[in-house]
Amino acid sequence: MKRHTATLMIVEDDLALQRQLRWSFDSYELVFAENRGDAIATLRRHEPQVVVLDLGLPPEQDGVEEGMRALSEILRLAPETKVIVATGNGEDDNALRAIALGAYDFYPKPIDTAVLGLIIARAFHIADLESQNRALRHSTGGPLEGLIAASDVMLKVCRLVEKVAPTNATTLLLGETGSGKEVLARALHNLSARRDGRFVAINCAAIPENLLESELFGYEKGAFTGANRQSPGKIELAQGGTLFLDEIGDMPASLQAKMLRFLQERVVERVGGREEIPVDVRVICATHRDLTARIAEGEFREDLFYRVAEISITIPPLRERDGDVVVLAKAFFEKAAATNGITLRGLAPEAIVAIERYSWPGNVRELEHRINRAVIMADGKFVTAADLGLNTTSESDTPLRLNLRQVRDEAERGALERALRMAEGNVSKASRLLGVSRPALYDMMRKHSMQPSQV
Ligand SMILES: Nc1ncnc2c1ncn2[C@@H]1O[C@H](COP(=O)(O)OP(=O)(O)OP(=O)(O)O)[C@@H](O)[C@H]1O
Repeated sequence: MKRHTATLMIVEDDLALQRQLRWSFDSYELVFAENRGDAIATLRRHEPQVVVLDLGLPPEQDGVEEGMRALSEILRLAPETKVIVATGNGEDDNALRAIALGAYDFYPKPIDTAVLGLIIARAFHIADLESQNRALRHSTGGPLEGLIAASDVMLKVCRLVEKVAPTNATTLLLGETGSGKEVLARALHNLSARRDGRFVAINCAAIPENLLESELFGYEKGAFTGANRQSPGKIELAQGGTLFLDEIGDMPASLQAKMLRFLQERVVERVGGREEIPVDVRVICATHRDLTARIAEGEFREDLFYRVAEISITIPPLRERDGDVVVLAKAFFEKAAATNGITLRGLAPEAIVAIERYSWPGNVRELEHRINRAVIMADGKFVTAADLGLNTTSESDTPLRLNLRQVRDEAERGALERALRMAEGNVSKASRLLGVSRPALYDMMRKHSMQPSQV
């Protein structure tokens, strides 16, 4: 879905500068205005997606109030417009005021058209994604609550989830690690009649084989050494609600038959017990494994597969969701900045390019973690590609170093240096920023031959 015209409005009273900009940005549909009244009339008539606004507008060329008023009016009339304000050099306060009013970005004069061109191109790109997102939302409905998505493929998944949620069908969610299987499982629960019941999750790969059975099915007093009291399992705890079996592909063979029986009969027998306890739960399973291959290897029962996959939903990896990564990155940035009380201007344009280029093997989880860490570690006003640990070259996802150890060491050293700089050499503060103990930080500093005062 492409916009037909990319209209750029330039609000500038200096006619020589207008001429220069007309020449530099002739690939856009250009419209000009010289003052606030003109700007509003032109905005109404041409509906530009992007505006470059000089804050020093007549009759107050030396002040910024008229420009600020124009900015507020533009955003009140067309809040989706991306306004880039041009400020005098060193007027950071005005720039920040403009951003607080809702400007997309600012640019210090004198204008360097190459750099301004990049900011404008990026603003059009974001405006485009947002308008595609709005259009898709309009035509196919928006993403589900608690879930951020803009891509066509993910919005289709959302529609499927809405259809399946009200049923009791055992549902299998397939997708790479970190792609959002649990988020979708919760959405299935929240959109079902069971929403007031419990959502009980258990990760079959994280619990040792000998404990998994009693975790799932519960046990009677005296069933094994240490079983001092009777205890219901996760399946029983989900009574009336939803049971989420994560990593079902890793369920040990010894338990698969018992699980199959539960899915067929809907009763559980606690370990060491005889009683059959009826349980009314909706079962949702997830795995990042190829279950057909596991069946072929004899690691997963075929009859269990058909039971758990009454309906299966495949979640595409992040790299195949056109447009999702930027929308997710911006949302995670806002959340991380708000949670940590950190004031940053945003993601730098080169960071957004690097985010789009990277292949995200860890999917949404990796993106969220990198953004959280970068927001805390950023030194400048913007989060850069380097803060995110991403390269700006196209080989961004291939480590160019000797081996993984070297890559890790360099990343660790960089993080230590930044944290110590932020903490002005105070080791306790730096250790808190890094989420490690003071002795652990001293160990790492010794390993890298670093002194707090060096950074
Ligand atoms: N579409 C999304 N919108 C917002 N947050 C998301 C989205 N998808 C995933 N997340 C977030 O990413 C992280 C990983 O998601 P989730 O745990 O659902 O992935 P998963 O596929 O179940 O991972 P695993 O295979 O490792 O169990 C979570 O913090 C989740 O909140």
